Amino acid sequence: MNALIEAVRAGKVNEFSSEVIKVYASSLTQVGDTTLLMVRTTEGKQLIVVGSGDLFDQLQGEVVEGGKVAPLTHANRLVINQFLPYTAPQAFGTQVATMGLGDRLGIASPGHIQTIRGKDIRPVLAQQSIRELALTGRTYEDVLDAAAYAVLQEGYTDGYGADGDHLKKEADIEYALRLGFTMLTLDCSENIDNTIESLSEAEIAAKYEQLPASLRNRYEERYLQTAANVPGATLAYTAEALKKDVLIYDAAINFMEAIYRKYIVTLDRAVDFEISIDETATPTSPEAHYLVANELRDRGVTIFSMAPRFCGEFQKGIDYIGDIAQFERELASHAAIAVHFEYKLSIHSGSDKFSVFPLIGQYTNGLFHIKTAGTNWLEAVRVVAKVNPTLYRRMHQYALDHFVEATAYYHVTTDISAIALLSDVADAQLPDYMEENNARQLLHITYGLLLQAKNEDGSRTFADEFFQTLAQQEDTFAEGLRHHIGRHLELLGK
Ligand SMILES: O=C(O)[C@@H](O)[C@H](O)[C@H](O)C(=O)CO
Repeated sequence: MNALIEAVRAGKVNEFSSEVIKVYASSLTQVGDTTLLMVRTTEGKQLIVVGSGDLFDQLQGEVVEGGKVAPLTHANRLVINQFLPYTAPQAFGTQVATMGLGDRLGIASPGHIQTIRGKDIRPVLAQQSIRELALTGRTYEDVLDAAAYAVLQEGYTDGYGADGDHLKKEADIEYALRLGFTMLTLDCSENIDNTIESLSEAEIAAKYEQLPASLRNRYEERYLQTAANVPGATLAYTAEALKKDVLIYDAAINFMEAIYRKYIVTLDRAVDFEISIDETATPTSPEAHYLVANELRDRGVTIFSMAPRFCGEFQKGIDYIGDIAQFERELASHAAIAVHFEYKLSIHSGSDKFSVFPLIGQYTNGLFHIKTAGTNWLEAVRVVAKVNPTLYRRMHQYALDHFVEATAYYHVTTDISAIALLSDVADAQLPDYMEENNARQLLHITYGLLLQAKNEDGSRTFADEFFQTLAQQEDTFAEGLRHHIGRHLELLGK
């Protein structure tokens, strides 16, 4: 370590590698007789490896005088996981607050670690949905590699999670679990029957009567003849509401149980199992939340967290839309139900919900899971708007031209006509777009189209210049995340 430290201090680390642009001092790590240090060179981030021993031998890289230069490859990440367990993801369980910090770019986690380090909450750094992978062209291997190298770079040893988010298909569940993901968010939206909401009371009754008598009797006995007793929750079942909830959620509950028995119970390691019923047209009433939770417990299904679809709108990248008084009333019951069944309430589309963060921190007693992703992408876009106006203008215009296409993936109520005309905005004011809801949603939901856009010659329309800009502005991006995600945590009471 001394030789390496001396070389770093003397600015002679170039002896180990091509032109070194930046040294990540927090990454300096000793494992036996091997010393690691992450640097950024003209070829990007690399590991300087000096010394000897199994870790030195197993890391693949170019042997140079005095050591080895190892690229941040998937194979090297697996070796590092083996020798430095804190660089592999872990499950957290229900007794600590956790925050999903979805990083669609693979470069945000260092800023996330700098933000969350030392706080009473743990990061799920490797959180991506299959939808995000499809839109960005990344893999779950990429997601885990980026998170693990960020942990090494920042010397963060408090632990992080990896969430296979919004998984609907068994093949995707198997994929995430095979790679070692430590959180599984089961998206039940395709098993929830939203059509029930549009039926009349008579149509609901007739449909309900078609269910097996044994099933109807069981539900009626458990929810009409037995009072739900959850301290802090206001629950009032009516026969009509019960019939509707049974028709909406019964198939989804069977799906939850089936996946739990096939994939969670059989694991030889801890996995945080989250139930997501948030991405549906039907808001989750507290009574419906209780019904789902009670059925799961009755069937022996243990969960880490539940994500209901709250009243109002939790849209992407903007603050809560709706009646905050009603939200508070229902949140009190949702939180009480989660406490009663010993899991955490999960807040999806948690980005930028500043007006309700204090309520969430209050009613969950600071024990929650909250998910963000798009807002981290928008902080990167903000950096581009600040330092590369030409690129921002090209991206903004492309987003406008392809917005309708992007609405197939996300529910938003964006008013494109309310967005200031690009030609009317001076370069210095371009970052202001990130303060305006409609512009935020425009750039938010078009991330995949922007990152995967190609020119006629096959070159990437924006991505290469985008990532080059962010690499040059690494500290600006990290500072933007510290500020923006820091505001999230502060209002959540962390
Ligand atoms: O965009 C996605 O698919 C995810 O980021 C998803 O929205 C996630 O579950 C979330 O709620 C992030 O705020």
